[in-house]
This record gives sequence, structure tokens and C-alpha cells, in this order.
Amino acid sequence: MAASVPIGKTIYCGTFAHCRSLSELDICAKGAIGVDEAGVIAFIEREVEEIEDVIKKYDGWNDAEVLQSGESGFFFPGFIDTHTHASQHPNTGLFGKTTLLSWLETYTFPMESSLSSLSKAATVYSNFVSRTLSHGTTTCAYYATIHVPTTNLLADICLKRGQRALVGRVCMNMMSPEYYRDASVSDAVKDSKASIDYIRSIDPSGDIVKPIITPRFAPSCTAECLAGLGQLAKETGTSIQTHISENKPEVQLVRELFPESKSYTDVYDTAGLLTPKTILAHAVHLSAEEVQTLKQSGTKISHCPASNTALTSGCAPVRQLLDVGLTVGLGTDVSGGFSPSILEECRQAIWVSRFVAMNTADDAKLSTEEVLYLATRGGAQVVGLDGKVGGFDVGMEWDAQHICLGAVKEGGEQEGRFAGNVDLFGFETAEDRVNKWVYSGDDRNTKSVWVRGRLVHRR
Ligand SMILES: Nc1nc2[nH]cnc2c(=O)[nH]1
Ligand SMILES: [Zn+2]
Repeated sequence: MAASVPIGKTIYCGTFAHCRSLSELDICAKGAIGVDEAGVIAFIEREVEEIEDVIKKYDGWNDAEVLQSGESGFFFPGFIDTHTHASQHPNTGLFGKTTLLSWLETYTFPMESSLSSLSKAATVYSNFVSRTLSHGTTTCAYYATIHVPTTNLLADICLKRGQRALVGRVCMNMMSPEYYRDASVSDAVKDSKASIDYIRSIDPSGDIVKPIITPRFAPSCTAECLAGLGQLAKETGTSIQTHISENKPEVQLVRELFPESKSYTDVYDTAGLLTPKTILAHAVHLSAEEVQTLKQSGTKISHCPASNTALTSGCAPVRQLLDVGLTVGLGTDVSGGFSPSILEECRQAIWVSRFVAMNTADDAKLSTEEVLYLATRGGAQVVGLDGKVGGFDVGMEWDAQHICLGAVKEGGEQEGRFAGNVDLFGFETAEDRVNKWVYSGDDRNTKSVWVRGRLVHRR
């Protein structure tokens, strides 16, 4: 679906839910949200008895299309995936008993290197963008590969499909296989710049796709390469994404490779890579001092719980990171993570926080409201779209998903054609419905998805 398809005014009626803050999930059962031709929320009404009264109240909304959430449905902000690898999608579910460094060698580098092929990349990237959209992901921070043409192709696909994306050409000039590495620092910087220029040329406003500078992680890049990319980010005002402190052998490796640095965080700090537009994935094994450095630099964190469990990397101390005031979002980290779904990541974040709680204190536990916040407003802060997407407020853009759950009829069958795992028996409160969705929902429950008011997925 092209991003340029014109839209008319639309009023979304019925139940909507969104996170106001980390602890407050706002659910409105009799709502009406007016979205204008630009995809911007023009008004929000609560306690609506008759939609006609709303239409009368606002000039110029007579011809608006009215879309109902339905009895067992609700509108929810689109999910924001703050860290994933489109180029690893064919490997989803393939990790065996490997851990990070052996997994990279065994599965990841061979697959990524094969995406030099434009035809293979077209298939993999189109499929992955469809997949993430179908799970309600309206914004995604993507890693591609080292190849400029196919990285640019990923940006083309996101723009065409209308999914907001940060698209990164991966840089790696050290400890990488001969068959898959940047030949030199100048190549890494030049190719990154070429991809930045291309992505800015196809979407000069950056409303849908933006480039993001992407050093793979410290062990893949020399200090000179990291510094060159830090300089490039400064000169071009581009966002940055990389990995940090994912597993203990990796942290030890960074100590050995960068003996002059105080810590893993210091390696990035020295290179000028810690900025308010930097997204660091994982942050599992940081010291208190490193956390302070990240906080002071305004760096953002992507929590990737499914990946951290799959690769036995560790349990990120999310409550501590939040308490210090770091901004945290959720990332699927495919294919370290085994699912393209941020809803799945919400569950995984809840589970991991319970394992942390079992080993530390009960307040480590994350609630449903908290993970949904990380998946939406928190994620928006991480990717630099704070105040624009991630919630339903007047002036924000309509990046949203229509969730439909399965009402059970007398006799036991689910009503309608949106069969899924969630059964509603009629006694559930609005909060119960959201909880049931978080714990047992999936893409079968995601009926429609919009970005800036444009329909980008329908089931
Ligand atoms: N999870 C994950 N961690 C990494 N560290 C360096 N590269 C990767 C990657 O592709 N995935
Ligand atoms: Zn990753």
C-alpha cells in the first residue's frame, strides 16, 4: 500500500485504550477520536452516547467515515519496535543452544552476507515488513546489513508500505568474517553516508523513513571506525543504534579489545556515540557508573527480553534502569529474539522481570500497564517520536491498531471471523480485556493497522 494514498476524515468510535504514563492505562469505553486528512488527532470525546452529537459539535466532520471498535474490540496505539534485524528474519527460531558470539558466527553472519542479493533481500524485507505490520508495529528501528543497495531497498519498502522506520546500514570492520566485513574505516563511513543520503533523498521530511548510523557493536569495530561514525553522526545529525553489554563473555571481550577504556560504555562515549539520539540494545550487565553515563548523555535503551532469554544473555534490570530515569522501549531483536511481535515482547518483559524479582526484590516486577507503556510511549521517546506517536492525545498522529477479541457464543464457539486465543465470556472489565490480550493475544487479534491515519495492514 503506497504511503501517498489520500485519506479522508475518520472518527474512531467505541473503546480505546492508551498509556498516559508508566503506571496509568487510560481506557475509555464510549469514546470518539476524530482524525483529520493529515492523519492527526483533531478531537477526543469521552462518554459519547450518540455519534451524531459529536459530528454536530465539530465543523466540517459531516462526511467523516465512522469506524466502530465493536463490542469486543478496542483501538490501541501502534507498537514501536526499538530494535530488530530485518536481515535475520529467515533465521527466526534458529539458535539452538548457542550464545551471542557463537550464534553470530553460526547463523547470523552467513545469513546477513547472503543479503547482498537484491532479489533475496526484496523477498526477505518485504516479508518482514508485512510481518511486523501484521503484529501492529507502526514504527520500527531496523538493522539491515553492510550492503548499501539492499539497505536502501529496505528503506524503499518501508516507505512504500507506509511503516515508519529507522533504517541502518551495519558497520563492522573488525573480528568479522573475511566474507562479511567493511574493507576499511573509510569504506564504513563512506557507505554509511551513501545510505544516509539515499534514505534522506526518498523521504526528505523523514516523516516515514529515516537513516540511522549502525556500528554493529564494539567488538566488530575498531576505535577508529567507532570515532569515524561518531563524527559522521555529528556532521549529519543522524540517530545512532548499536548493542551494549548483552552477555558476559562479550563484556570481557570488550575489556580485552579496548584495554584503555574504563568500560563498555566508555568505549562508545569516547567515540562520541552516546547522544540523545542513540539507541543501545540490551544493557543487561552495566555497572552503576555506566548507567549514570548513559543517563547523563541522554542515551536511550531498547530492552529485548525474548532475545536475552533465547541466547541466555541475562535478565536486564529494567526497574533499576527506569528508576535511574533512563528512557526504555522494547525490541524484538529478531533473530536473537524468536518473534516479530512486540505483544510477545510485552509478555517476555513481564516474565523476565519476575525472574529478576525472584532473585532480588518484588518491586522488579513489571505490570501490564508498564510494559504497554514501554511498547508505545516509551518506545516513541526511544526513537525520537515523543509527542507524535505512542498515545492518543489531540495533535498526535493516528498510528494505531484495531484489536478484536473473540466473544464466545452460547454453546462455546467464538463469534465472528477473528478467531484467536482470547475468549471473552462477557463478564470481563475493560482492564481484563487488555490483560487477556497481552497474555494470550496474537496477530489474529490485530484487525487493522494505521500509520498517520493511513491503513497499512488489514486482516
Ligand atoms: N542480539 C544481537 N546482538 C548482537 N551483537 C552484535 N550483533 C548482534 C546481533 O546481530 N544481534
Ligand atoms: Zn540486535
